[in-house]
Amino acid sequence: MAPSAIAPLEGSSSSSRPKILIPEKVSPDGLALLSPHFDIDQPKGLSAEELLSIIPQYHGLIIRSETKVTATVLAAAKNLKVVARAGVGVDNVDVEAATTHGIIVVNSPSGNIVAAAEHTIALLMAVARNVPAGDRSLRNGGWERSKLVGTEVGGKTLGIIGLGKVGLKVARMGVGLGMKVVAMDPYASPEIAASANVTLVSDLATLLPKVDFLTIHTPLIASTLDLIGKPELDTMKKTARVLNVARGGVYNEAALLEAINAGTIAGAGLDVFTSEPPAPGSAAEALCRHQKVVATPHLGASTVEAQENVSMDVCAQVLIILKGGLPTSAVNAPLILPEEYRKLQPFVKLVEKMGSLYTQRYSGKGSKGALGGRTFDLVYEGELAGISNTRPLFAALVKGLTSSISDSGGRDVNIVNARLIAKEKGIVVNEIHNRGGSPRDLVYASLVTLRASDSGEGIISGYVSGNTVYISRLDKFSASFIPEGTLLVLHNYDRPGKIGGVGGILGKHGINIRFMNVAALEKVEEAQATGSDQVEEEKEALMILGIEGEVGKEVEDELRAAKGILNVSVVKL
Ligand SMILES: NC(=O)C1=CN([C@@H]2O[C@H](COP(=O)(O)OP(=O)(O)OC[C@H]3O[C@@H](n4cnc5c(N)ncnc54)[C@H](O)[C@@H]3O)[C@@H](O)[C@H]2O)C=CC1
Ligand SMILES: O=C(O)C(=O)COP(=O)(O)O
Repeated sequence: MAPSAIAPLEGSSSSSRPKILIPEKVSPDGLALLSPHFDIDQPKGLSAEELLSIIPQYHGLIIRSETKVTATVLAAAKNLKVVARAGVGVDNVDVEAATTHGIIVVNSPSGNIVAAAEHTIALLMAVARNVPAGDRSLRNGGWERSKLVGTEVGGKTLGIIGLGKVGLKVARMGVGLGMKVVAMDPYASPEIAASANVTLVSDLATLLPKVDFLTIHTPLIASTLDLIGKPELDTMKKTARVLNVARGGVYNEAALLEAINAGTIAGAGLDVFTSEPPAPGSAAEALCRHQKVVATPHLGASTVEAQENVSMDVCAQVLIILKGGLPTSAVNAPLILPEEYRKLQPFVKLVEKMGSLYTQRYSGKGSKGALGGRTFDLVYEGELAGISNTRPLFAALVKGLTSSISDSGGRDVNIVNARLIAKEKGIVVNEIHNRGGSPRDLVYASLVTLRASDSGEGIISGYVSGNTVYISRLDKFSASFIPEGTLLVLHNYDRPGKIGGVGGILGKHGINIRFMNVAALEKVEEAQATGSDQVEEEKEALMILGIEGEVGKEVEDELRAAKGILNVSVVKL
């Protein structure tokens, strides 16, 4: 199909709204979340070349197992923020390339696992009892009973490789069918295995000779490609049957075909293949047609319920990501526990604002002013100090620090590529979890402080109350303001009449004041400044004004020239 023939979803317009491409069948349940905000295109039968030519216009891409999201596609995807896999396996996405380009890859880690486990059991029973062969025979007018004698599964041994989400469900169902379940998974929890009545063994050599049925539930990765080939099949019982509802390639298809033909493996139930549909003349195609094989066209996740689940899961994440938030199931970022996620979300906003405030207030001042090559401390105190996975806060800081100095306004910085961008810009961030007791003046549940660790200049602290973020310290002053909109920060001597003078200048230029906060010296600094052995200095203060309207150079100069004003900065947050 020609790219120009791609029809927009009904109701969408050719507006400037962000665009989402969905080249595969995805349940409409989740799409309803997206259509009010984005233009959605759902072309059918898109070729690899067509995908490559149209991908630059899209901000989101939602796929299942058929679309190959290669490094070339990702390199061309200039506007893409997210690849959402409406399912589990991401072996059709070059996740590493996505990471390099700062594109978030999300999936639905558990939306279809019941469907996949049930399909495994469907194939197990179908293979054990010759259900498809009996059906075929009857349709053709036959009544073959003695030829199609099956085998019971009760009392038999089910071997599982990969005791993850699907594997564990299959294990429980197997136990329910009266099977003995033995599993091999180097990363599985022995406690969870024991609680599901599964015997864990440490290697394939121990597992394979025992099993009557073997099923694999690992992802397809380098270490699981051809996991079961000729040497492994040779160690299995002649009566054993194998199942694959994971990925084509975890069994070597040629070796499996040979073993079934030789009668050293009794049969197979296969849902997935190295090429889908199987390439003409391939071992996969021969397996699909084999009378000892029951084959389905990658139906593991194809239930109404699973498709609703995965669609809702990934569309919700696409919405969050395209609106600037954090996803719950990013594949190319470490998992954040849901309770951590809830706690972190408002702090993500706070830290981004602090970073942006920092750059606008301090960058370009003196030899240490430039951002590149600087080292920062990001200090977490209170409850936040107990959260170890603060990667979103790190990303938010890099985004905030770079937002006012990059063409993209920091929009290209995300949880996935923040480290890379920080490295490129020579920014070093030390995250410090200050767990030692109640910090000075910590009246908030959590306090975050950003300071330049390589110079005395620049310190900002902030906290969150409800969902509102506040700055509680700026320079050596104890403040209290919401970092939002255009702010005028005036450093001045704390003399009477200052406020009126500044208000007069702004009023003259038609600039409205939304709020004003006068920040006094922090207590410790003040005590030092007025220490008995020191000459009393004139007290300084910061005036933070939230304003409406543009502050031009003329206004800035006038404010700067006013008596008692030490410096003026305008920040946009
Ligand atoms: N046919 C279909 O329609 C569907 C297929 N799947 C596939 O099922 C597979 C498993 O999915 P989940 O259970 O959700 O994944 P999961 O990540 O929860 O579990 C995978 C398990 O494999 C284990 N593993 C990794 N390498 C291993 C190795 N070399 N030897 C033994 N164990 C190893 C891991 O420790 C983990 O416990 C995926 O490949 C997924 O794509 C999932 C849903 C539907
Ligand atoms: O979720 C998975 O890993 C699957 O294999 C399901 O694939 P599908 O979305 O049905 O193309």
